[in-house]
Amino acid sequence: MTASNKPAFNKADFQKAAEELCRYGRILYGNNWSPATSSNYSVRLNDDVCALTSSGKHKGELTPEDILAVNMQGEPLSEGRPSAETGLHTQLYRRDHHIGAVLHTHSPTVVLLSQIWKDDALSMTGWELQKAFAGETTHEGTVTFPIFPNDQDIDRLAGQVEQHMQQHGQGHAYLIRGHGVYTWGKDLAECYRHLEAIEHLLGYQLELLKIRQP
Ligand SMILES: CSC[C@@H](O)[C@@H](O)C(=O)COP(=O)(O)O
Ligand SMILES: [Zn+2]
Repeated sequence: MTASNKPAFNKADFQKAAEELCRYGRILYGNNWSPATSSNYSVRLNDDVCALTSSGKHKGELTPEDILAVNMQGEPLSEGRPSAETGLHTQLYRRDHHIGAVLHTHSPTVVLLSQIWKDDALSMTGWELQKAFAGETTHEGTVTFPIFPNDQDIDRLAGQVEQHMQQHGQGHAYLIRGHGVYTWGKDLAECYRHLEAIEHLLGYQLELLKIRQP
């Protein structure tokens, strides 16, 4: 089933984005952040269309045929089954036209920490690597990652994320408990930098929990 609302997009842009998503898939799988077909990745093509991974693909072995164009309502513009979590990508693209790429991954650090962290947000202050996030200029600031309960109803989860962002600001990333992380950036390079920073910052936090264990 393809979309009734079929906005146009540039085919060369799509091809370039598809190849880049495959390249990042190999990197993210190689980092052990996208095991067992988990994760989904996307790039904005224009106001109305993004390129996004198909559902259920091995992320270390993506080919451009595994990438679909979808409209910002999450409907595919060609044959194929888009990611089951498409709605979490399009929620971000709809709310902020500066967002050019979204990465969702399932690394052990993110999944473990999100599972054991009791609060519904994780804030970090005093770490130089906070400056890896666009717009953060000092370790003296605070970066906060909300943690949402996992939910198989993606429309409902996307609604909760949107509501939270309207009340508390967009931030740089959010966690889904026992599941993974979503982060975004103006392009894939910036988005990947954010993801690397999250991995390291959350890794510090996980180590601190071990050290401080009574
Ligand atoms: C293989 S378990 C992970 C999935 O349930 C999901 O969370 C995920 O990240 C990938 O879903 P997908 O539909 O392939 O984009
Ligand atoms: Zn997932």
